[in-house]
Amino acid sequence: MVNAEGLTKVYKSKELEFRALDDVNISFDSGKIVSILGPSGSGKSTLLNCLSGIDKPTSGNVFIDEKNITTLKDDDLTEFRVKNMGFIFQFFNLIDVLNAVENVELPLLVLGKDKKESREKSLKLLDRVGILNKAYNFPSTLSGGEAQRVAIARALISEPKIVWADEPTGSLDSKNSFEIMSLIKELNEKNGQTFVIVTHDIRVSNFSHEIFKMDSGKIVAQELV
Ligand SMILES: Nc1ncnc2c1ncn2[C@@H]1O[C@H](COP(=O)(O)OP(=O)(O)OP(=O)(O)O)[C@@H](O)[C@H]1O
Repeated sequence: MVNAEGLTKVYKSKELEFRALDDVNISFDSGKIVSILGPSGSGKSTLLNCLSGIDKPTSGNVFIDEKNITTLKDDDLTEFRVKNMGFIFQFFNLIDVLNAVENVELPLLVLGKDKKESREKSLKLLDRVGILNKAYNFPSTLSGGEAQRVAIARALISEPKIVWADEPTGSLDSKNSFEIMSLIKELNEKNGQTFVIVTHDIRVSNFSHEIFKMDSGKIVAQELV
């Protein structure tokens, strides 16, 4: 379960203060697909970054399975993230000089896992996300939909409990968006992983179990689908 209380994020520049998150309380169960919807600038990415420990809130606490991640030291937080979380971004964030399978296996190698086993596991996962035939392609030779499948495989390779996705379909056409969301739904159903997806695309939220709507740094509505 993810539970955040009183999350506030204030950006300060010179004399100006901007409240990107304003006393947000949010909670959702594990194993769900959760969408965070809202207009540009409403604080969606800031919320995702604070919930996932990428960013520190100005005040408030985030509990993941009852562990308060806001009070963890940087090294402990990094370790917690590597072991328990995967990330998917709008522009895929693949490493250009590594091919698809090398991108996918990288998190395992960072964790010191066996090279041969890591390669086998990565190839299996590329097969599962439907692009084993592109395993040795470099990112520049992949279509947007293919690159996002590689990024999803990379996010899932260390079997994280939670996958955070910031506009995962934001740079894809509607056919590829639908396919990527169908894949996320299938993976969620088979593995029981929690997916938290920031989007401003209402069609993406149709794949969710729960939708939170944001406006001006606050959660203004919550719907169970
Ligand atoms: N580092 C920063 N310094 C100052 N202001 C920031 C910073 N990061 C974000 N903001 C502001 O906080 C607000 C929320 O930003 P955020 O990126 O969370 O919105 P969003 O809902 O994800 O928007 P979008 O859909 O356009 O990505 C915006 O007004 C943004 O300008």
